[in-house]
Amino acid sequence: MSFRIQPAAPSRPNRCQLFGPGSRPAIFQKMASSAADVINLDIEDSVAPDDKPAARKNIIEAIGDVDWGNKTLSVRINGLDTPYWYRDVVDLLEQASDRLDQIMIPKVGCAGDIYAVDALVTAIETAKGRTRPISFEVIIESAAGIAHVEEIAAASPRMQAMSLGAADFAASMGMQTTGIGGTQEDYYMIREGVKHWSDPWHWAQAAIVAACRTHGVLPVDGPFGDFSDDDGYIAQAKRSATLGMVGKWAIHPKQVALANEVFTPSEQAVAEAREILAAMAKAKAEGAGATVYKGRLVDIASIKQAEVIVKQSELIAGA
Ligand SMILES: CC(=O)SCCNC(=O)CCNC(=O)[C@H](O)C(C)(C)COP(=O)(O)OP(=O)(O)OC[C@H]1O[C@@H](n2cnc3c(N)ncnc32)[C@H](O)[C@@H]1OP(=O)(O)O
Ligand SMILES: O=CC(=O)O
Ligand SMILES: [Mg+2]
Repeated sequence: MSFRIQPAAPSRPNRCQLFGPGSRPAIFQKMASSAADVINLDIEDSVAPDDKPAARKNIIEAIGDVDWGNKTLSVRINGLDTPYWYRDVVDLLEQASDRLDQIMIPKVGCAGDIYAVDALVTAIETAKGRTRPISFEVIIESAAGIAHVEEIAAASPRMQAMSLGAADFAASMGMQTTGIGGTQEDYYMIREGVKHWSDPWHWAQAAIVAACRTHGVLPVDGPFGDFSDDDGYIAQAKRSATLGMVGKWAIHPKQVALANEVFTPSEQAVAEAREILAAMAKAKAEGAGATVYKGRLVDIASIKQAEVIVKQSELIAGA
């Protein structure tokens, strides 16, 4: 480890973030009753421009009126390139109850975007005497966002989570697709006449995970648009989990169970991790730094790997 110790990410479950448009208050109670760890009420791209004032009002009322249980409650505000975002922040911070946990800032392009929202939020919190500080999550969904991903992760102590937004990201990058996440038909290699599909989201996800882990932020995979394709969603989520992401969005309630399943370490994985910890404790007692577990090397790094799985499982069990 470098002299600078890697900070821990917030210790709360974030396996699934369920989204719903603020212009559709009839689904708020259903969202609250879901098994998602995080709720994202949206004033941004799922809400038509003319509906934004009403959506904002619906959300402010629902933050206080609906029982959100122990879920993390987040509102996605509009981007800093729009005329809506300051009103989103002002009305939410001035009028919503203290039950609001987090603001999601979309389409961030640099640390200055976070600085601007932080300054406004801080001023309103102070003026209104709000006792629970609002945390931030952001979406990396532009060329500028991925180019500046590390400074964005480090931009504010309010930062808790960062998601990859595949739809806007694809548009900003000029990618030839209208799909939101998942396998892209034309992203393949060919060998002896057989196609092998690769993952066009992989590099951006890995950059997000590295930036997040460097600065103690939760890395999250964003939307998977084809909600009729459970297998595709699971495959994408498994790749994200393997890369170090802690959860994925659900843009339809049927995706919540899929995310929770993938991002909850299986009993078998936890049992194996505990066996590795026991094998290493035995090795240490015998004065060894490495040993053999099921025919493979385990050493001191294996303790840290096993602890990732055990801690994630304990976090979820204790939530
Ligand atoms: C690229 C991005 O930015 S993604 C993030 C922004 N996008 C969003 O927030 C979109 C969120 N999702 C939705 O708005 C909707 O799920 C849609 C439009 C995709 C589909 O809506 P519907 O056509 O109503 O879906 P469907 O008929 O399958 O709904 C089944 C049930 O789930 C409910 N439901 C639908 N969406 C949601 C939701 N997001 N949360 C909770 N419940 C929901 C419906 O009310 C319905 O309930 P019922 O059985 O009691 O009648
Ligand atoms: O906001 C999400 C996206 O994919 O775009
Ligand atoms: Mg987007």
